[in-house]
Amino acid sequence: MAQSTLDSMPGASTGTVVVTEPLNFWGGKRVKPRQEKNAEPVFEPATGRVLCQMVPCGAEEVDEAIQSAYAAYQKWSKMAGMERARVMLEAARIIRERREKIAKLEVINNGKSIIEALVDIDIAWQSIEYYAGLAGTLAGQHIQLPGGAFAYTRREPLGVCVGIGAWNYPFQIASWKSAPALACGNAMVFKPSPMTPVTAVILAEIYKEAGVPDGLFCVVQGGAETGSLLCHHPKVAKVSFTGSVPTGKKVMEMSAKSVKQVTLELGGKSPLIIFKDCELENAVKGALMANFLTQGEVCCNGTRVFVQREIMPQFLEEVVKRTKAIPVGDPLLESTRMGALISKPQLEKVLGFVSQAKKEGARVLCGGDPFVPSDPKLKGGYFMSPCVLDNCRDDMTCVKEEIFGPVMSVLPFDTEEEVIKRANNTTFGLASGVFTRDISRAHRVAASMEAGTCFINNYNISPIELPFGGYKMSGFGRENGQVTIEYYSQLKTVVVEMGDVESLF
Ligand SMILES: NC(=O)C1=CN([C@@H]2O[C@H](COP(=O)(O)OP(=O)(O)OC[C@H]3O[C@@H](n4cnc5c(N)ncnc54)[C@H](O)[C@@H]3O)[C@@H](O)[C@H]2O)C=CC1
Ligand SMILES: C[N+](C)(C)CCCC(=O)O
Repeated sequence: MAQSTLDSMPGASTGTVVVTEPLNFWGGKRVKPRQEKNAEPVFEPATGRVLCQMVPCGAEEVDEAIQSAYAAYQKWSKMAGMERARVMLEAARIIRERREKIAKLEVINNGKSIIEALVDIDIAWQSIEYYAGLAGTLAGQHIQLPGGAFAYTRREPLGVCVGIGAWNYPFQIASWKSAPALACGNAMVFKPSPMTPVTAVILAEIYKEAGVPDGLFCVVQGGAETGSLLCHHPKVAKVSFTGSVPTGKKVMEMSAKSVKQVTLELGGKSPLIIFKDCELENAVKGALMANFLTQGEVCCNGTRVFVQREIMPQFLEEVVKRTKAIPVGDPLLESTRMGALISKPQLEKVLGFVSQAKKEGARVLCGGDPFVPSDPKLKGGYFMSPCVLDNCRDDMTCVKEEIFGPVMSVLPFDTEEEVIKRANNTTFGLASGVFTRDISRAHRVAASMEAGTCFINNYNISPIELPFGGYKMSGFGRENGQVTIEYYSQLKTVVVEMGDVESLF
């Protein structure tokens, strides 16, 4: 296959797709890179084959995209919320109609299983549909003042917002950021991760087809340099970032120079606490959901699994049995439940965490090795077997650092008081979870978690209606839910005098 338009996707299989079309988008169309220098190969994780070239945008291209977004913002922000809603609902409908093709392309670029990618695409259109619903509800307040004077507030957009994405949920992150931004009347320039450049531009085409003004959602390709051009640009009002803590800090620092608003969705090392009175089978399923989605490359994963000592043997037996049974392999097969990690360096990094854990005294109960599927086309893929580590202590590297791979660390505990302290003993605070049948305990533990989300008797479900974001070094600001409107809009107070001015001078 020479080209990978969405139309050629239905027949696509692992190892066949090459993307040659330009991956930038502004002014209402795909834009070719100005020069091919600094092009980086993008790999198909399942095969290790080159999928396309990512050519980073330079200062002039970034400026062109931002100017085009600004022009679109001038039109879009003057439309009524209900008018914007109609366009957004059409975009959501188109995504829903093309979900299989988009999911396939996402799999080929990211390596996750098709079964998960389909869910990601569904969450993406749901996000656009949800914020379309809110667009018409944006309103201010009317406040009476003495002597017939009054004031009112207007909820206004910020202007051109920048979205910077990670590689684990490429299309979904682009949607989670653009949907609330657009609903509020902003424009967005989005930079995907240089490792997953191919699906954001599909979203841009769909918005265009749905009827947004040209330039409203732009895509610029690139890595750190392009990202920093975006964060420094004077016409940008806000940066919403998803990625690692060190890069998040840099984004905040750069944005501070021109006092841009910032939303940071950063990493985590979330605790999942399993009490002995839990429904064990559900707790085991929850632990798997908390650790093995998208090859473990999920920011809110519950990677520190605290299990009450009395049920540790049963828990381990069951969790290991099920982990060993996870079908790893061709991510485009419906039967596959774990695909390939994003890159060779990421695979090596994760395997390095497993060897370090062994050195520090952890016991590998299963997995943690490179995995070579029998299918010859997958020989160069970045696969590993999902891993469960036992004998872990709080001071081990595998328990303290975000691994971003399929590695679960299991830790015993005795009392509720003890486990709460240990669970919170981290600089991260993205998510947490608790399995118990005692409802008082469940809510007590949820209230004590220093984390932006606490799942009770489940893990890693993400309905779009629910605010998502971090405490502590996992970031601030929220995505999803009604509250995100506040992060993409600003309030103007208009004060109206009806009488004479009482001047002190
Ligand atoms: N918690 C999370 O959601 C994520 C965590 N990670 C962790 O971070 C590690 C490194 O992965 P990366 O993809 O390199 O993460 P990263 O945080 O460096 O990259 C995220 C995004 O930021 C951009 N970026 C990088 N440097 C920038 C800068 N100076 N200014 C503006 N934008 C910049 C990247 O191009 C990418 O689009 C992974 O191994 C993983 O452990 C990675 C992705 C997501
Ligand atoms: C969809 N969900 C909850 C599994 C993960 C979303 C957060 C992320 O970008 O890692």
